[in-house]
Amino acid sequence: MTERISFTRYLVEQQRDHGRIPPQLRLLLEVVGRACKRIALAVNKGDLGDVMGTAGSENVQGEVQKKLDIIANETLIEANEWGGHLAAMASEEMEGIYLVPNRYPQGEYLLLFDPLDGSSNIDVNVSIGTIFSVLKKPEGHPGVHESDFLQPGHQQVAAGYCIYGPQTTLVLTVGDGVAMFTLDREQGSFVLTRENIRIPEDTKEFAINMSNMRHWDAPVRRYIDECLAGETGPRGKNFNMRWIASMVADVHRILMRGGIFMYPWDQREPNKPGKLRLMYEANPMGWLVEQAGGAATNGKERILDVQPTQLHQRVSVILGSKNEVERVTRYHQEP
Ligand SMILES: O=P(O)(O)OC[C@H]1O[C@](O)(COP(=O)(O)O)[C@@H](O)[C@@H]1O
Ligand SMILES: [Mg+2]
Ligand SMILES: [Mg+2]
Repeated sequence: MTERISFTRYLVEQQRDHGRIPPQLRLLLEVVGRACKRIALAVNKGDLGDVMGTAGSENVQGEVQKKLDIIANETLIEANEWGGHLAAMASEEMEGIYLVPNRYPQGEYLLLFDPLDGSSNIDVNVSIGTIFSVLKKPEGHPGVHESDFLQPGHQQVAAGYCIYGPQTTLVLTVGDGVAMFTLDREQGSFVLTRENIRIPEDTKEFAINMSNMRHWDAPVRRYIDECLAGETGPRGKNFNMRWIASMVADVHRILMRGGIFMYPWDQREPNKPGKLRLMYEANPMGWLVEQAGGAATNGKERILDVQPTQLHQRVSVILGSKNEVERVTRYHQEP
């Protein structure tokens, strides 16, 4: 029988044997993993628990909050404020940053998260997830300010997500490839099930919300038109389409078998760069995809190089199989 490596042991080995992560970061990631297990339990209760439906409130971005958005947010805050060894947190569901109270151990890391991604899928029993990103607090001043969070994605020290689907799977990078852990419910622990995940450079599968087609910009329309033209078109091959409407689930599929995911700028809200959030969605997913050999851009530049100016900043997202992402990015640069 092959040896089972738990998430905790994997992290200990990354710290002790490979020196890849400092002890505080290891503890932080363990706590995030524990919080995800608790969120998974809440998700699984469905109609048997008080977890479905809307909460009757709106988040800072004016979106209706689901009960699970709030439960997941509180679970991550509670777990990390006393056990996470961090300085502060920021969440898609909270307007400002959350400082770890003085009575709890203080640390040097900043944790950012989309506590529940794919909210529209909660009530219909389709895969949803938690996305997280870890940054180091800049040195040189006491306390933590919102501006400390405004670091480009290439400065992340860890990133990952947990998908609550047919299996509950935690996916992590600390900058040395992508590892995947499946939750063993009988043991109550995440077990390492895949390492060094690689995204094929080419693909015949795209993911985009086609209902927005009439609002897209010319380069995105050109790319999708060419895919739709199939074998007899300029690409000379047939493409398949998938759109789960949970970024975690769409990105998970791409990590497993390749593909391209796009949520581009469109004319519905021309003043917003895109729908997805740079700090909680695009940066962690962009880094995971790059670490698996894929690419992630906003059509103009690498997502990880975008300099954030606001915590809740939006961004256009094109990520996945390298050659396809490069093609769409090139279309944005051609006249
Ligand atoms: O419903 P749309 O416009 O297709 O948007 C789907 C996208 O919105 C999101 O659900 C946004 O995430 P939240 O659920 O965290 O707000 C993404 O996960 C997904 O890719
Ligand atoms: Mg989301
Ligand atoms: Mg969310």
